[in-house]
Amino acid sequence: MPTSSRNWPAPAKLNLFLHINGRRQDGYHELQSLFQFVDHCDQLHFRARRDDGITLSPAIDGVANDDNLIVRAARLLQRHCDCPFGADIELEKVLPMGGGLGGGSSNAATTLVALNRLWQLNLSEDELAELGLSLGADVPVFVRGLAAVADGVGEILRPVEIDQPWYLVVAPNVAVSTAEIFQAPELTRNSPKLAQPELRPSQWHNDCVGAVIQRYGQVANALGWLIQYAPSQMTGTGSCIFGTFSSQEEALVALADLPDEWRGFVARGCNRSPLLDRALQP
Ligand SMILES: C[C@@](CO)(OP(=O)(O)O)[C@H](O)COP(=O)(O)OP(=O)(O)OC[C@H]1O[C@@H](n2ccc(N)nc2=O)[C@H](O)[C@@H]1O
Ligand SMILES: Nc1ncnc2c1ncn2[C@@H]1O[C@H](COP(=O)(O)OP(=O)(O)O)[C@@H](O)[C@H]1O
Repeated sequence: MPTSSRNWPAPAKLNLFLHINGRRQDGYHELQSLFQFVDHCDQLHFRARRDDGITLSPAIDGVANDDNLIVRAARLLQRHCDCPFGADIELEKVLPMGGGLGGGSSNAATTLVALNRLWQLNLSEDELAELGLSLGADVPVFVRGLAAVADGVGEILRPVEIDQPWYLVVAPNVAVSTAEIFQAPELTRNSPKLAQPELRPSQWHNDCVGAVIQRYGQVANALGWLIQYAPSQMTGTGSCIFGTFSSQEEALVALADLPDEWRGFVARGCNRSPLLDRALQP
């Protein structure tokens, strides 16, 4: 067994649209969404252990390692496969957390894919995606690594080829509670299911944005600022927003003006996740 495997990317995702189509018996919402990756990534490094210990360093401030989706993904895979090995995992975190960029879900997916390789478990992509779903609705799309229209609660995925523009992603200094937004009484919950929505950018919208900007003034302010530079939308249930640009230069010009109170980065949209390219290497 190889002892280590380094430089596994865990990219962010954007929800180019998020339409709420209904509410299920279990309280969860039926969604339609378009996921695309960006080439802005956390990095993970793995070293195999001969005992079954799982360590993660550095820990994320405010998240106990036992709750960290990386450790939870590693333990889940270990249990599922009766794997006797463990891993020391190193995390270089650059993605803003709790902002709808899916960093935690992406970290979990990268952990499943990398440890499946390092521990030589030979699980299929379908098995990894199914395991991932038990960790979070957004984990399967990161495991599969292709831009996709999602249905259901995000688990039914249909890969699509769409434009790969440049984005300026802005993280307002606030964390939005996904549960709180889905409970908002005024939420639109009856957007129609669209056939081939990837072909109809004029109909892309985010049904959560109204409830978020009403409750989180920072998101409203950030959107008001970004929209001066480019068509802009919120990802997931926020708080991050993104402007869509046809060139990197234009996106960087806007980034240079970003007010100090917010963080931001410029990244390229990718229909193929950087994780898939890494998985082709040894
Ligand atoms: C809606 C998305 C789109 O990407 O939002 P972001 O988290 O990315 O912002 C995700 O699918 C979110 O997935 P995830 O973040 O895993 O959500 P969970 O932890 O499973 O759900 C948090 C809470 O949101 C509500 N929830 C979530 C997903 C859904 N389809 N319907 C819901 O009603 C539920 O009340 C749930 O208890
Ligand atoms: N490895 C991880 N990276 C980021 N967040 C994590 C991780 N493990 C657990 N979490 C928890 O998951 C929450 C959601 O994180 P994240 O996936 O980055 O945002 P979102 O779901 O809004 O896109 C964080 O606020 C944090 O408490």
